[in-house]
Amino acid sequence: MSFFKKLKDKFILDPFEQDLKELEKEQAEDLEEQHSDIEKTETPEESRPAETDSIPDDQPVVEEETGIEEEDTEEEPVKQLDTTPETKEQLEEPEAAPALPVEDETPQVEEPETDHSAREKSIAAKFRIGLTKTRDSFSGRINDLVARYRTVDEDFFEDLEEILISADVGVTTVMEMIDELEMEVKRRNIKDTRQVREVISEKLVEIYYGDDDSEEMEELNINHDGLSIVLFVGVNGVGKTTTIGKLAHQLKSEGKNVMLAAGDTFRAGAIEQLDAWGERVGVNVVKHSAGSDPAAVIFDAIQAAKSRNADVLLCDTAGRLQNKVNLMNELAKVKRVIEREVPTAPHEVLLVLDATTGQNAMSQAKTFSEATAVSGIVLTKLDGTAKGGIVLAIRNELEIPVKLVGLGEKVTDLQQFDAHAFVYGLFADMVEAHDEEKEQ
Ligand SMILES: Nc1nc2c(ncn2[C@@H]2O[C@H](COP(=O)(O)OP(=O)(O)OP(=O)(O)O)[C@@H](O)[C@H]2O)c(=O)[nH]1
Repeated sequence: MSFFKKLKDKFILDPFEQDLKELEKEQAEDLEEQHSDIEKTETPEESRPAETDSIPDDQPVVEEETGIEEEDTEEEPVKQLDTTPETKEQLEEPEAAPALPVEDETPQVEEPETDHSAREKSIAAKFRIGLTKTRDSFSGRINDLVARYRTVDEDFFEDLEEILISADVGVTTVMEMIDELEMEVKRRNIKDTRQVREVISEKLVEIYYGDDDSEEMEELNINHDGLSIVLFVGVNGVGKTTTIGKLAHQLKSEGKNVMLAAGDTFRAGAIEQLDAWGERVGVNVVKHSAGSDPAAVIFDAIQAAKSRNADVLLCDTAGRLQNKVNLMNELAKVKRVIEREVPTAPHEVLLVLDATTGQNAMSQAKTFSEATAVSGIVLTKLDGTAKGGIVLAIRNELEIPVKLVGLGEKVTDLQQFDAHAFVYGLFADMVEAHDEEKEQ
């Protein structure tokens, strides 16, 4: 079976599914409207429950317990935690029962598969929409190239190389890709340039996964018993806070008890921004006053998360790249505190990068990887760039998996990365136009 056919079967909805999808979309929009109506009717006092210091009295004092060398003990940190159940949450979900999977006694074989397939298709649809800019530019240029060269030759590969480089795939990755393509085209005895498009899409997936055949690597390491701690790092403005908010929403809707830690105490407004997200998605935020020690915030957040049996704690941090030494010291200190409090943590250190910054994102990735062990990348604003090829450069040149991608500004626009769905997003028009009858 050809690769495009595989993608088509996996990701494209048949007309019946399409109707169902439309219906679901309408229902979701209705819900969103109701939600914004609720937001509009709330007064600030109503929407913001009284802040209380929920850290139990018997809890160790932060400064003593964090073992932090450079104390600023003069000022008592303002420890705030929203302990009152979220008013909005109660309004939206009066029964607020976590959506934990209920064991069904009757074994069901077909249904989970259908659910899984529908889920895959809806994820692919998001990639398709989110990658519109890249697809228009990338596959548009490939189509022009194919029209210009009817038969495969050296010049064809040279021009293809240029297209890949300008899509931010990265020079090293492009070289590797072109070598592989040339070999594959020879091996399959392909002469017609139209057939090369499919080989390109196949190779993009292969290059992404590399020798590591496990396509599970994009999954976040948070699905185990006990508290999972995820540390977010990255420079300001890349979409860190938005990503934390979106992920909190996603995890909460999966039935997880999520908390946030406002560890970016450096930038004015960062705490309020995270707090607003906490309120929006209905999760608690642990915060101190601006300028206080981030390690102390994270320490308090871990204690609060433990005492409330939280499943996941998402920790924001400041991203001062200007001074690498400070950045390293700060991150090292935060990590020390986490490791001491939960020896298996942090379960993920996610570096957030803005896809629209292209090669600059690559240099940020290098700097942060030197400062701390980054376990995965969150690539935001993929919808805002025509150069989505950066995904491959990051994976291939830095050997860090892209775990999540931001495909838009909506709370639901954060997706777990999937190289097949990504490639489908790049070649959707060709995949959809793929004709099995003509398949040889
Ligand atoms: N189009 C698009 N916009 C995004 C995406 N992710 C984040 N943004 C926008 O990017 C802008 C910056 O996001 P923030 O979350 O404030 O960035 P930040 O990294 O937290 O910034 P600091 O708080 O300064 O560290 C906001 O306007 C977000 O709505 C995405 O995937 N797509």
